[in-house]
Amino acid sequence: MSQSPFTWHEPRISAQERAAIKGHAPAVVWLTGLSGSGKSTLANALEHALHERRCHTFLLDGDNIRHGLNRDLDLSPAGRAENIRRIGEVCRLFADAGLIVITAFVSPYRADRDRVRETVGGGRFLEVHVRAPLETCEQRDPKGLYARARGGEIAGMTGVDAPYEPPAAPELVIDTASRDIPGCTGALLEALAEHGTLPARDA
Ligand SMILES: Nc1ncnc2c1ncn2[C@@H]1O[C@H](COP(=O)(O)OS(=O)(=O)O)[C@@H](OP(=O)(O)O)[C@H]1O
Ligand SMILES: Nc1ncnc2c1ncn2[C@@H]1O[C@H](COP(=O)(O)OP(=O)(O)O)[C@@H](O)[C@H]1O
Repeated sequence: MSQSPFTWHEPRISAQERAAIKGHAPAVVWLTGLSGSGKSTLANALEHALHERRCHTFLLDGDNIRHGLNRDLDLSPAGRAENIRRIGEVCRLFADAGLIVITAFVSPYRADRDRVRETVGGGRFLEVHVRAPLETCEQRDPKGLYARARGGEIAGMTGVDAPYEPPAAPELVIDTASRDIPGCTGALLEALAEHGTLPARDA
């Protein structure tokens, strides 16, 4: 492979210095799970709770990113891998800026998520499996996608005719079928406090 023509420039202000002027540590809270498992709902609830605690947050949501940054990508395994790779790079930039990033992507492949953990680095990545049985997700079907997939209108629907690989060692598993939204949000806040992202009093 030929040598890159680009030179890496180290900024004068480091990521640590940027983080030091905030009341919390930077982190990437990576919510993964089936469509309808509750990722977007919990991402919004968590961002709201953190915002109330005066944390500097940013929310990256699958559907929204696919309208802009990643509008050129499909839902094939290669399209999903590139989707998650780019989002991982964006997460790293936001974490280097000192923010708590919350993401809501199906991200069905373990290898893609592991690559993001490596990209973000520095112990700043918290993988959260937002878990609900497929039957529950299908009953919720907030976008009508499962009905369309069962009707043969959508191919490659995760959980139906495309795989979901659950995390092997996530920082947190949240069962949204057996716990209500405030309970799930509380568990996320506790995990952030335990991880050292938030001062313990803020959980
Ligand atoms: N075939 C298929 N499989 C899964 N999901 C589908 C599919 N087609 C469209 N959608 C909608 O697209 C959202 C998934 O986009 P993501 O960027 O999160 O997917 S991925 O992480 O790259 O796998 C996903 O968002 P959520 O419902 O919020 O999970 C769906 O709304
Ligand atoms: N404990 C819970 N956590 C999150 N969502 C829940 C919970 N219980 C019920 N729901 C409902 O399930 C649906 C999940 O939809 P959504 O958040 O869009 O999922 P996803 O982003 O994973 O596709 C919402 O209608 C939400 O109100």
